[in-house]
Amino acid sequence: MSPAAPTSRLPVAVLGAPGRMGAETVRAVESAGDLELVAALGRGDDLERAAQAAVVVDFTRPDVVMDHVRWCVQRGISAVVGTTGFTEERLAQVRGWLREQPGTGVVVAPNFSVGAVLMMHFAEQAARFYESVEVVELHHPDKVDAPSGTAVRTAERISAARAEAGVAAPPDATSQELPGARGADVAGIRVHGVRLRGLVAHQEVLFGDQGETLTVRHDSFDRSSFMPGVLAAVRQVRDRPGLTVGIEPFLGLGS
Ligand SMILES: NC(=O)C1=CN([C@@H]2O[C@H](COP(=O)(O)OP(=O)(O)OC[C@H]3O[C@@H](n4cnc5c(N)ncnc54)[C@H](OP(=O)(O)O)[C@@H]3O)[C@@H](O)[C@H]2O)C=CC1
Ligand SMILES: O=C(O)C1=N[C@H](C(=O)O)C[C@H](O)C1
Repeated sequence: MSPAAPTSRLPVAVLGAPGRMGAETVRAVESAGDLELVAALGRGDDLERAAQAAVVVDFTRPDVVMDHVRWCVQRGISAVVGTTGFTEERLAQVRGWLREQPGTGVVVAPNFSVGAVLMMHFAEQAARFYESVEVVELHHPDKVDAPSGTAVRTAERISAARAEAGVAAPPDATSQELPGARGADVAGIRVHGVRLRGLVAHQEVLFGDQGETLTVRHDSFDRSSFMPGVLAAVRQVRDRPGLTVGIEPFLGLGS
């Protein structure tokens, strides 16, 4: 009997490897039999060390992530990006780079946890049925950005669903306000941020109407909750050339 042909593992590099999410991703890649960690880079490390990767995972910071994505796309390396700070303008810029490299894929996901994806999905479904809605995101106090990327995306999706259904802006009689007391306005939806030691990543979407409320809540108690989504994106990003926003397609939710 001839020996089985050796199966090649997918070479993966992690940017932001010393960080909270980077370290969790390094562990997950090292534990996956079909993946090979070829570089684990932090601030100041030479990006060229990631050049042998087929897929780069980025969990760094909003101020450096665009340079990393451009570096990957220019080399035809696919990227899975969890770092926050992706505005519509940034996404358009990534699409522009990808037009020059048609075989390359980039996944930008504000949240890789399955529960968080479902929370956003359920909130979007509920959006048109309620007069009032507000988003409360709660995170560990070492987080540098507010509101969270997940909260921004949730508010944008709720806003779009309400606009499509012709629902008016949520009522709010506030005429005297200490700045910040009513949170941030994201696409017409109020978003509130809590930073508390002991928390990881949590979000509530509060809906209200005559005589009733509905709360859709998700809790990540541990960063391992993000890893199944990260690994699914790593394995599939090269099969989806162009830009994919969110991991919904990998879960059979949306295109
Ligand atoms: N999509 C998702 O599911 C999730 C997304 N996130 C997002 O991921 C990002 C990272 O979060 P988190 O891990 O908690 O943050 P950390 O601050 O723990 O990690 C970021 C790491 O990136 C490093 N870094 C900074 N600049 C560079 C660079 N140019 N090249 C390589 N590494 C660099 C930092 O180094 P230094 O400390 O020296 O600055 C740090 O080690 C945030 O934007 C966060 O919101 C977080 C959780 C889940
Ligand atoms: O910084 C974090 O921790 C997280 N960041 C992402 C976000 O901003 O939405 C995802 C999750 O909330 C954890």
